[in-house]
Amino acid sequence: MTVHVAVGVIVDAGHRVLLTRRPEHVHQGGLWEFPGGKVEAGETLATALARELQEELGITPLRVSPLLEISHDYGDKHVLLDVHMVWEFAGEPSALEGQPMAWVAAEALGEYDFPEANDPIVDAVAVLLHGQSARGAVQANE
Ligand SMILES: Nc1nc2c([nH]c(=O)n2[C@H]2C[C@H](O)[C@@H](COP(=O)(O)OP(=O)(O)OP(=O)(O)O)O2)c(=O)[nH]1
Ligand SMILES: [Mg+2]
Repeated sequence: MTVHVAVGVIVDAGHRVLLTRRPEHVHQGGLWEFPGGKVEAGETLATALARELQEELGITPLRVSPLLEISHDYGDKHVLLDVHMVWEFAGEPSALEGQPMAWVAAEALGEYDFPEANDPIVDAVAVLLHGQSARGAVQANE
């Protein structure tokens, strides 16, 4: 069974992105993530994203654009991550579920530990906001 997940890459005016850390005891626990959660029955992706960002951070997404979709099999669980950039939002994000939270510059994303499925997100965000991969630049002469 596939778990459909709405994921938001929240960007501030300084082009930093918002990360939260998953609790230790849950799937992929202890790792950093982009806020979001499961799409519930009958919800659209946009509704699910807005609900999750409200529940986890107390913000309302205002300007959203699709980034990518990732299908990933963890062995114990198959996820479909539907990832959207959130360029504008109403409210001030705060960690409503007590989770650690950090605003991180695009070029520093490589220093954080994410679930395996997130590698393409981290790369795409770094290229979009910073113009190069967060996981190391490739030498042109290699
Ligand atoms: N939100 C989020 N989930 C991710 C990311 N990367 C990744 O592999 N996942 C996986 C972990 C989980 O298996 C799934 C998200 O499910 P979840 O259990 O956190 O969903 P939820 O927020 O609705 O939580 P809950 O109400 O069920 O407790 O997606 C990511 O960057 N952000
Ligand atoms: Mg969640």
